[in-house]
Amino acid sequence: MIKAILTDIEGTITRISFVKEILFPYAADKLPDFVRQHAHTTEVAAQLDAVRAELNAPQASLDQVIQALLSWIAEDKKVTPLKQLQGMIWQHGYQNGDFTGHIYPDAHQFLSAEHAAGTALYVYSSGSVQAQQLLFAHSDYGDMRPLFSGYFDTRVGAKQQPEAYQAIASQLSFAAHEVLFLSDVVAELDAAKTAGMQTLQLWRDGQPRTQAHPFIEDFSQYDAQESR
Ligand SMILES: CSCCC(=O)C(=O)COP(=O)(O)O
Ligand SMILES: [Mg+2]
Repeated sequence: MIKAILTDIEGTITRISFVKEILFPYAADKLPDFVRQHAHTTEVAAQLDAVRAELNAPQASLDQVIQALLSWIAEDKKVTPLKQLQGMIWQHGYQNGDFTGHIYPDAHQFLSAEHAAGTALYVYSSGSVQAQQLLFAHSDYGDMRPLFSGYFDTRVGAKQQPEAYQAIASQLSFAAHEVLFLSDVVAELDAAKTAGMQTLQLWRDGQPRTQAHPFIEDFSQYDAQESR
């Protein structure tokens, strides 16, 4: 029986092109000025130090740090300080109304129905918790944050490592086997399954498919009766 759902964002409930063609270019465009203007603040300075640690270059200049961050965006590297900085940068975009958070219509309907049925909903994304909350606060369907009971990002671990899912399960008041993890990425589903969670792959956005996990093409195919 499923008591809680842990969902990925990009490729699962949100279109990949929204992240790759809107959010990432916006962050790349604004990042150099944002970092230079905020480098002295505690919050940003901590992330810049984390970038230097990741580069194993404690003396790296601000320009070198910025170049590293831009190349990580281009390569879609899920490096925690980059993801934290992106969240801070996207805040301005959402608040200015430059974009709203894309949510598939079937995902909005599914999440609303599961919440109404009493299933606890959690999010686990490589995007920072701040970025997740911004997307839901400024979603195409208005503020969706009341649907969610908690948020996890790469600070709990990488999404392809079973230990991350074990850490999440230990923070929830549910056994791992009572949690259903939703994702479009096979390696993430494999890791969640190893940690004892139930899994369901979303087959959309042209992502590689497997039959090693149950799958649906969109949430209209989700069988709520079977899981309750
Ligand atoms: C929280 S919206 C931005 C998503 C993001 O930055 C990202 O890297 C997507 O990762 P996900 O784990 O949601 O596939
Ligand atoms: Mg995904």
